[in-house]
Amino acid sequence: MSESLLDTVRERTPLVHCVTNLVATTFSANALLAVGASPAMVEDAEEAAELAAVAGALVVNTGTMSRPRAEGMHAAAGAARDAGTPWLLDPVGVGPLSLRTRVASELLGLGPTVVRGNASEILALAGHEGGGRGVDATASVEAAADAADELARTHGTVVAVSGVVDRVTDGATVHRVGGGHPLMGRVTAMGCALGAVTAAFLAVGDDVLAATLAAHAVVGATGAAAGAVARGPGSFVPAWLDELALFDGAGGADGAAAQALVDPA
Ligand SMILES: Nc1ncnc2c1ncn2[C@@H]1O[C@H](COP(=O)(O)OP(=O)(O)OP(=O)(O)O)[C@@H](O)[C@H]1O
Ligand SMILES: Cc1ncsc1CCO
Ligand SMILES: [Mg+2]
Repeated sequence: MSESLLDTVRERTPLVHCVTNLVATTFSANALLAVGASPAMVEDAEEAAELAAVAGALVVNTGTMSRPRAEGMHAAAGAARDAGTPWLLDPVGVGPLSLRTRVASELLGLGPTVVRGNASEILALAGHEGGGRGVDATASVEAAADAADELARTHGTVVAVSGVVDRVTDGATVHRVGGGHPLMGRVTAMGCALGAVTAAFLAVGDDVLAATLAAHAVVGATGAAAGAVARGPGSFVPAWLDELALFDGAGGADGAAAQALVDPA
């Protein structure tokens, strides 16, 4: 599953349009290039609507909110919906901050293909207590399980909650993805990069749940591999980009390792 979709990403180099935050921009673009996709960070409303209509997939990430960026998010998400472009909402920091919480709730109404966030963000987006105080989670993945399932069912979307073990649901079926490394929580915008990689898989896979799971498994496997060789957060970043780029495809040992992270016994 994961290995063949990764091969397809590399064959097709899908254009992934990101309306993302100031912190995540370069890292997400590098993660997309490493995995084999083609990134474009475009946020002006006029341009974002043009690009979202022709891109392979779109990411909308609320990490550094501003009113002009919010306009770009609405324009991009609306154009993606109209054109049938798959799109992923990453509601960074939603809960404690008002503008992004309003905007994310409006964006949810535009029908994201996938919603991906940490536990506090997913709790807040679903209107539950337990939201964080900034962009990092203060709740556990399992504490957000009901909120994630409810969001998925109400909005007909796949919801992926990241943490030590990621949880992916379409509201009916739940999968967990292990792997990763504690250093991933000490590098900024790691979740944003996971969202970008997930969008690359959405661009080439018709099965949303399978594509989301495959992307999480590849990030889990490459994160574990990078964590094993990194000395700390600084060397983790280049090690992870290298692991993503060098990850073998169909039939390889890396692909099998990623597969083994999904729903381990
Ligand atoms: N302690 C950990 N052990 C294993 N994997 C982890 C750990 N912490 C984070 N990860 C992994 O790191 C990735 C990002 O998850 P995280 O929950 O940290 O995202 P986030 O809070 O949205 O990040 P950001 O908002 O900074 O981009 C996921 O693939 C997750 O599985
Ligand atoms: C640190 C930070 N602040 C706003 S967005 C962001 C990146 C992690 O989401
Ligand atoms: Mg996040």
